[in-house]
Amino acid sequence: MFSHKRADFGEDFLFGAATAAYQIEGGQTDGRGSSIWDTFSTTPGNVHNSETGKFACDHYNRWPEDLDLLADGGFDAYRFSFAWPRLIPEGVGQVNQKGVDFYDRLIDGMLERGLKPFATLYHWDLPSALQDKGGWLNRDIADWFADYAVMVHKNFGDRLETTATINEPWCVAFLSHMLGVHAPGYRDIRAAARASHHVLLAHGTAINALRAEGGKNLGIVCNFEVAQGATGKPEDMGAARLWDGIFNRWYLDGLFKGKYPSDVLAHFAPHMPDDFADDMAVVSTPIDWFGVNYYTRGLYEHAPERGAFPLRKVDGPLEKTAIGWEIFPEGLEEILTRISADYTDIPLYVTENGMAEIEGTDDPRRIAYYNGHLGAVLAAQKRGADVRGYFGWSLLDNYEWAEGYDKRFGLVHVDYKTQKRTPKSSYRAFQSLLTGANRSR
Ligand SMILES: N#[N+]C[C@@H]1[C@@H](O)[C@H](O)[C@@H](O)[C@@H]2O[C@H]12
Repeated sequence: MFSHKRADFGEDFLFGAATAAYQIEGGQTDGRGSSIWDTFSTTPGNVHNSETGKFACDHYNRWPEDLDLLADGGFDAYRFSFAWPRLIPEGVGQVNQKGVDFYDRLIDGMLERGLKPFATLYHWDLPSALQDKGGWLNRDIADWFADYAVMVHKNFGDRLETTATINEPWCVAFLSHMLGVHAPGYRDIRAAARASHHVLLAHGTAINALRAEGGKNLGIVCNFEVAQGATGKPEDMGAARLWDGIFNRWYLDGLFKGKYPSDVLAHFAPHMPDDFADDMAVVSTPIDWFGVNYYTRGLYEHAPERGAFPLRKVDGPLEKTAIGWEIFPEGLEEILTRISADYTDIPLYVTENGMAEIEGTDDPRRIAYYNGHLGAVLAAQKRGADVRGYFGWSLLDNYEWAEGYDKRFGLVHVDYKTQKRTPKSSYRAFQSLLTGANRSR
């Protein structure tokens, strides 16, 4: 079990678990439109075993059972995402009432079980119809996204505890347009530069639109990695600094300082949208809270042959998870205290943290992972970071994007053949921390 007590985190501290629509819902029916992940995953070579989210965890039908698992575990909150194509199948225009009905039932189900709804508007499943118009490369996406955000607010806003605009803008932009690992699978610096700006412009435009509708408790969720030099050589330390700029400071500086870091802009500048600097006031529109996703650190070395960004990640010596990420809880303390000291004093939530294993329901390594990172939260709080909550990734084993279903992040095991849910020992550890008991309904 964990070596912490719930009271250590503060009386109002929230514990939750997180998921995302495409990774768990399935339910490609009832008027849901196509998303870029439907097309990307069915394109050979993009996803392990060409696995798709067509059925996933069948959460579209099994959501009551999943909400019961959250309630039984003693969790206070549930971080979930709306599927844009389920609500507005073409991305703009006609609303799908069956999609509205689904999320009405889901959110009411959370409230009936005493679970605070922490919503994410966009967790990567862009409507294909918008991709057909250029997707994140088209500046108009800022208005498309803001209109979608207002639609969600008008239908559900009165019941949401918090609303995040975008989940992990680095993944939406750089991972998906520079590295090609995620949908839509571009490998193009011009596409990456434009998406890296438009994703933050869309965030700020939506925040302003939501404020105009009386929206409250608005934020964004960014992912962070502690970037360290593979050696102490200046060129390797420089490579780590550049990656810190690409992964961390592009978003922190853009969102909280209203300017992009010059070291990254030096590479992106020739490809940025015209007059992007005029957008920075919108990009840095004030928000109410900030979500921090953290998993690991990275070691980087100088790699002059690598073109636009002359760096390479190297294998580190620390114990690794099944997805190959080093286990480095100190990094979470570092990130939280850095954001709090250098960028903002608004409340922070750890909106994702967790680890992948391959299989099984007895997961002592995951218990140790969570215990270490919960300790990092406590350490960051002691150093002045206003951390208000922590969400384990993920409630369920689920569709791990380009990794398919093998990499299991769940507190609850899912047998994808039968859709049977089985709480893991890590779920029991949270249940014990949060309720003092090990039980299930
Ligand atoms: N990989 N990995 C696990 C996890 C992914 O499943 C989430 O959808 C993302 O928000 C974030 O990348 C983290």
